[in-house]
Amino acid sequence: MSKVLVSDPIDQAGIDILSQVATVDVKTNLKPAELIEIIGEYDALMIRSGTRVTQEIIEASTQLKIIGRAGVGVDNVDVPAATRKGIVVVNSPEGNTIAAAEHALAMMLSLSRHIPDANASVKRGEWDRKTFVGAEVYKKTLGIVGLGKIGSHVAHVAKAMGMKLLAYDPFISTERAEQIGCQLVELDLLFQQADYITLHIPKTPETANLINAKTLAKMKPTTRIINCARGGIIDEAALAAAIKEGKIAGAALDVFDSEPLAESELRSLGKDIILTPHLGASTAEAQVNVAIDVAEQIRDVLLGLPARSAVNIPGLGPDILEELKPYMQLAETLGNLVGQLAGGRVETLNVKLQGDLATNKSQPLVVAALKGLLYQALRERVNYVNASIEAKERGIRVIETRDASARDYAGSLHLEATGTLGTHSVTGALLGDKEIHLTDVDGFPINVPPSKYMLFTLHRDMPGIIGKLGSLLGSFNVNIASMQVGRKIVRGDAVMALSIDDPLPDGILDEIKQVSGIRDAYTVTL
Ligand SMILES: NC(=O)C1=CN([C@@H]2O[C@H](COP(=O)(O)OP(=O)(O)OC[C@H]3O[C@@H](n4cnc5c(N)ncnc54)[C@H](O)[C@@H]3O)[C@@H](O)[C@H]2O)C=CC1
Ligand SMILES: O=C(O)C(=O)COP(=O)(O)O
Repeated sequence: MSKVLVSDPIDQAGIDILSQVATVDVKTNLKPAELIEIIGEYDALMIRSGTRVTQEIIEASTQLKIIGRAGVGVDNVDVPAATRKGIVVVNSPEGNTIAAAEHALAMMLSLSRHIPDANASVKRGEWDRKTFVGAEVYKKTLGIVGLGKIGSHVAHVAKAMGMKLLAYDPFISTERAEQIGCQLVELDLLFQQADYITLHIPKTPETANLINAKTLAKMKPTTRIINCARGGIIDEAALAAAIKEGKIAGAALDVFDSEPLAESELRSLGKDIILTPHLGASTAEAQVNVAIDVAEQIRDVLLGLPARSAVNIPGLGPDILEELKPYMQLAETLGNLVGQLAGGRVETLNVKLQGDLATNKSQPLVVAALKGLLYQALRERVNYVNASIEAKERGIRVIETRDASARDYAGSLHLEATGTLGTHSVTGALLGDKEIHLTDVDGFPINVPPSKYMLFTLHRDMPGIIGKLGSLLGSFNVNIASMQVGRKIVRGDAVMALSIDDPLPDGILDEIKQVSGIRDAYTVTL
C-alpha cells in the first residue's frame, strides 16, 4: 500500500480520501532535518504553506510521486527540483479563492474603521470614540494588483460597495478587465491614484519587493495597502518606515517575508496596521474544498491516473486533459514506436499535428510523444512532468509543425525521429475517437492497431517473401496474430507490420534480415 505524509494541518475530509488508497501519516511541525530523514518512506506529500519543500528534501525522497499543496501558492515548493525528479506538483487553484478574497475585503474595512484596535480598547474597559474615527471606502479608488481569481472576486464585491476600480495585470486583456468593472492601468498610475491597494499576485522574481521605498514614495498620504497574497512582495522595513513617516496611511498584512513573523517593527505601528497570521485560506469551507481537491488528485496519481491541477505539467489543465486524453495515448505510443525503430541516440524529433489536431493545444501532445520516445531509456522514470527536461538534457531537438489540410483522418499525428542510426517515421490516428491505429510507417501506408509485440520489415514487394517470413517465425514457434503489407507501388519497396503473440526470441531478427528480399527488420515492444 502507498504511504502519504501530511505535514501541515488539513481537513479530515482530505485524510478520508487519502485513506482509501494509502496509509496516511499526519506529522506536523517537522523540522527540515526530520522531514529529510523520513521522506524516503513516502509516495506522496501533502502540505499547506507551513512546510518548505526544498531541493534537499526532494533529493532525499526515493519514491515520491506527488507533492499536493492544499491551497494555491506553491512558492514554498522547489518546483524545478521536483520537475527534474519527475514528481508532479499539484495545488487547488480555486478551493480558497472566496476565503482569500473575503479576508482581503475584511482587512480593507477593518483598517478603514480601526476595528481591531477599537475592539481591543473596549475590551480593556475604555470608551474612546475620537481615536477611532475612520474613512469610508465608498467612492474611493481601489487599485488591484493581480486580476486573477482572488483579485476578480475582490473587484466584484468592491464594485458593489461603490468603489472605483483600477487594476494592473500584464497578463489579462483590457476587455476582460472591463468585464470585471476595472480600468486596466500601468502600475505607476495605480500607485499614484489608489486610496487602497490590494495585492493578489504570486511571489515571483518579478514581484519580489514590488512595494519598496521607491514605489511607496509615489503613493498618497491617505493610501492603505492590503497584502493577502505573499510575504516578500512588500519590503517590510520600507513599509514600516512609510507608515511611521506618514507617507502612507496604513497597511493590513496577512502574509510576511518570513513566517511565523519574528520580531518586527510592523508590530509597533498601532492602529495604522493590522496583522493576521496567514489566515486568508482559513475558513471551514475553504479548508474542506482544498483538502478534497488535493487529496483526490493525490489518490488519482497514486492509482496511476493523471492529476487535474498539476503546476509542472505544461499546458495540461483539466479541460484540455479531457479533450486530449485519447490523443495523449496516441502520441505516447507513436513516440515509443518511432524511438525503437530509430534505435541509437535520437537527435531530432519532428512532431506534425495534422487535420483537427493542428488547431489544438499541442504542448501536451509533444510532451506525451517525448515521454514515449524516452521510455526505452528511462522506463518508469520518465513521465509527463520530466519528459521535456529529460529530452532537453539529452540534446533532442523538437520541431513542431502543423498541417490542418491533412484530411485522411479527422486528426492524426506524424512523428519523425532522426538519430545516429538514421531516420524513421510513424503516423497514427484514432478510429471511432478511441482506437489507436498506425496509418503509416516510414512513408508506407498501413492500417493496423498497435500491439504489445510487433515486427516491422522493410522489404522488396515480391512473391514468396511473406511465406518465407511466416515459416521462419513458425520454426521458432512465434505465432502471428495479424500481418499487413504497405506499399506505394507494385513490386517496389514495402513495409510489413506483424503483430506477434510473444516477444521475438534472441537471434531470430538477424535470421530475418538474411531472408532474400528483406532489407531491414525491427522488433518493437509497446
Ligand atoms: N493569504 C492566503 O492565505 C492566501 C493567499 N493566496 C495568494 O494569492 C495570490 C493570488 O491567488 P489567485 O488569485 O488564486 O491566483 P491567480 O493565478 O488566479 O491570479 C494571479 C494573477 O496575478 C497576475 N500576475 C502574475 N504576475 C504578475 C505581475 N508581475 N504583476 C501583476 N500581475 C501579475 C496573473 O496574471 C494572474 O491574473 C497567490 O499568491 C496566492 O498564493 C491565495 C490563497 C490564500
Ligand atoms: O493557498 C495559498 O496560497 C495560501 O496562502 C493559503 O495558505 P495555507 O494553506 O492557509 O497555509
